[in-house]
Parts: sequence; structure tokens; C-alpha cells
Amino acid sequence: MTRPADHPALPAPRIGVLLVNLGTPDAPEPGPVRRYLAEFLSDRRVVEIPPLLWQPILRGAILTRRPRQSAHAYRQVWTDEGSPLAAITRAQAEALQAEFGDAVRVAHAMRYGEPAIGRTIDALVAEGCNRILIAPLYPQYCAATTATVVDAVGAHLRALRWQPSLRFLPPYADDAAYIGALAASVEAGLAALDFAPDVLLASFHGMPERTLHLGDPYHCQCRKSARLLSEALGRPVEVAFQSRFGRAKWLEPATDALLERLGREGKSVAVLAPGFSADCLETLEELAIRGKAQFEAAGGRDFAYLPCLNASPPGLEMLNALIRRELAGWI
Ligand SMILES: C=CC1=C(C)c2cc3[nH]c(cc4nc(cc5[nH]c(cc1n2)c(C)c5CCC(=O)O)C(CCC(=O)O)=C4C)c(C)c3C=C
Ligand SMILES: [Fe+2]
Ligand SMILES: [Fe+2]
Repeated sequence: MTRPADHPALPAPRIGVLLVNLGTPDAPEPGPVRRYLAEFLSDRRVVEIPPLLWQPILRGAILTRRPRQSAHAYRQVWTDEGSPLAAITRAQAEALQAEFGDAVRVAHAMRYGEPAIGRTIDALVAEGCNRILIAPLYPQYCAATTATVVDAVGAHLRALRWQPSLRFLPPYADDAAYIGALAASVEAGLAALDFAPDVLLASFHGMPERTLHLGDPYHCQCRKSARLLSEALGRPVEVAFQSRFGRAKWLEPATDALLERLGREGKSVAVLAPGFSADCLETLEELAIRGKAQFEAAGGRDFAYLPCLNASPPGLEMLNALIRRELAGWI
């Protein structure tokens, strides 16, 4: 049967995979950082203070001072390919695209900023993707990260007449593929050092402590990842939480305080950040630059920062395995 001449064009059906990470400014300058922080910190999943109270604080004290300070920090880690988080997430998508071939279209998007989730879903649909796996790149579930990706995808689909079918990659905090990739990456990282660290420290992004009591499983999943990694490596792994924001009590112990104590005790330390699937400001500036300086100033001996899984061979092997499993029945 032939289609009427004015019938919309229909591309051949395909499978889409959308990797989603947090987002990052377009440039390490106060203006772009302000735009990024305004969007990120206005998300009610991230700051759970009623907007009538929070927005004046955000638009006042925070967005007048923080963009300049954060831009300075971003400048220290910016690369020729842009922000590390953007460059690494793009590299992960490109590498997976090469592995999956024509049957699957792999794209990436950011929850805040560009490439925006909605426009990227539209581009996948325009290419014929009527089934899309959304993959939030957060190993540990957190309402402030994982759930907000689901919210944004749902909000965008509300406006679509013909919605694609969706699947979501579950959190993978205790997945053997993730723990195995971390263990392989840490073993290689430790073998390349010219010292044997007294302490192996897993630093996770912090959260307000009340979110734990409200039922967010993030804290337990971070602890579980660290325990399984410790079992896989056959050595202790200390846990701490970094990047405290605001005045509320955050999960403890705090990474900066722990590094200072280890420094005072004259220890040597290797730090990893297993909750981040890509190196970013919080790892490269806060841990590898500032954390190292704090540790050394307190009297610490040797310090090493072990990179995230990024687009490394164990990292890509893990993403490939997790995604293939979720695509079962689709490919
Ligand atoms: C990996 C999980 C993350 C959780 C959980 C998380 C919670 C969270 N973060 C803030 C405030 C900020 N985070 C910032 C940067 C940032 N955060 C994550 C990840 C998690 N955040 C990443 C990957 C990044 C790096 C982005 C990059 O561009 O490289 C920032 C911006 C930088 C700065 O000004 O310090 C803020 C602010 C809150 C409030 C929160 C939970 C309540
Ligand atoms: Fe954060
Ligand atoms: Fe817990």
C-alpha cells in the first residue's frame, strides 16, 4: 500500500541508548557558571527547601559569590575538549556507539545544561528510535541525581504525541560488573604508584544527612559499593563524603576532615571517587588538587588520586555489559 503524499516520513525503527550525567558549565567563566548553578540549584530534588525561602537565598548570596569562585576552580581542570565531565561523557558515548554498531544509536545528555535531555530524545526519535534505554550514569541511587533524570525525561515526554518506549538502567552499586571494573582499575592504579598507600579512601559525593532518614538509599548503596570493593581487593577501604554544600549537617565522615587527620598522622593515602562515572570538578579540583594540598599541609606523606572509570577499558566493558543486559529482548 502506498502512503498518501502528505503522510509524515517514518524512519526505520531503531534502538536508542541515552547516557545521562549531571551537567557542567559551557565555559569556566562566571556567566556560564552562574547559568549552570541557577538551573542545577533550582531543582527541588537537589535543594529541598521551599522555593519561596530558597530562591531569594540562591538569587542573592549564592549566585552573586559562588560563580566567580567556582569559575576559578573550573579553570584549573578545564581541557582543550572543554569541561572534563563533558569531554569524558562524550567519549563514553562515542566508544559505546562504536561497540554497538548500526543497530543501536548511542547518545549522551546532561540533566542541567547542554546537550539537553529533551532535545537529545527528540533527535533520537527523529532518527527512528522508538525504544530508548535511559542510562543515568550514577552507580548509587540518589533522589538528587537518579530520580531527577527520570523526572526530566517524564516532563519531556508529556509533550510528545508519539512517545518512544522507555527503559531505565537501574542503579548498579552492587553489580559484579561495576565492582569488578573498580577493582581492576584500582589494582592498576596502585601498581603504577611508587609507594604503597597506608589507606585506600573511597570518597563519595555527600548529601544532607536528613535524606538518609527520609529513606534515600544513597548512603547505604555507597557503603555497600565500598564494602564489596574492599572484599574484591582483599584490603580495607575507608569511606568519606565530600563536597558539602550549605549549612545543614551532611553525611560523615567528611573527606576533607579525614584527609587532614590522615595527614596529621603522617599516613600515605590513595583516593578514589567510585560514585562518579567521570572525572569532574569534584574529583580533579576538590580531591586531586585541594585534597592533596590539605593532606600535605597537615603533614601527610604520599598522596595519589586514582582516576574514575571514565572511558577506560574496564569502564567501557562495564557500561557495555550493563547496557546489553538492559537491552535484552530489544536487540
Ligand atoms: C555523584 C553524585 C552527586 C550527588 C549525590 C550530588 C549532590 C549534590 N550536589 C550539590 C551541589 C553541587 N554539586 C556540584 C557539582 C557536581 N556534583 C556532582 C555529582 C553529585 N552531586 C558532579 C558530577 C558535579 C560536577 C560537575 C562538573 O561540572 O564537573 C556543584 C557545582 C560546582 C560548585 O560550584 O561547587 C554544586 C554547587 C548538592 C547541593 C547536592 C545534593 C543535595
Ligand atoms: Fe554535586
Ligand atoms: Fe546507610
